[in-house]
Amino acid sequence: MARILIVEARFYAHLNDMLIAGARAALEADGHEVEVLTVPGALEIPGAIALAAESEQYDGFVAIGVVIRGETYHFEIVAGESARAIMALTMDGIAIGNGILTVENETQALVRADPAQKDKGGEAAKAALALLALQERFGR
Ligand SMILES: Nc1c(NC[C@H](O)[C@H](O)[C@H](O)CO)[nH]c(=O)[nH]c1=O
Ligand SMILES: CC(=O)[C@@H](O)COP(=O)(O)O
Repeated sequence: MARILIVEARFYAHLNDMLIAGARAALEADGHEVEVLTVPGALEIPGAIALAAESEQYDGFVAIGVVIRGETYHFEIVAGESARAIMALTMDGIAIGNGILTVENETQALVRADPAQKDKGGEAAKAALALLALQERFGR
């Protein structure tokens, strides 16, 4: 049993609820313990994961959020920098599944968030578990 922290950026609550439901279902089906931590936006997710990882209370993390393109360059910053920082933490050996959607519109987000359709929350949870299994295999 692993202790998994879902870190969610609650920017679009209805979409997050679907992503979290998918992630939670995948983790609990495998017998893992799940907690949820909420931050304001996707840019806050990597910092929150870094702090939580330092506490050594969790074995792995699932990043959940939705970034929908607006009118300005802000989309590129939020989508790109959150992914870049999550990847940096992953390369430091932290098991993270990235379930932050980066989409053009809400229709695209709905299909990907829905556990009965693309289930990107569940997919991210399984990615975190896959990295944890690799840590065990390679002795980290
Ligand atoms: N536009 C979106 C944001 N923007 C907010 C940033 O993530 C951040 O909270 C702010 O810049 C303060 O540091 N966040 C999302 O998760 N989704 C968006 O579409
Ligand atoms: C992430 C975004 O692009 C968006 O939420 C911000 O919108 P805008 O570029 O229209 O300010």
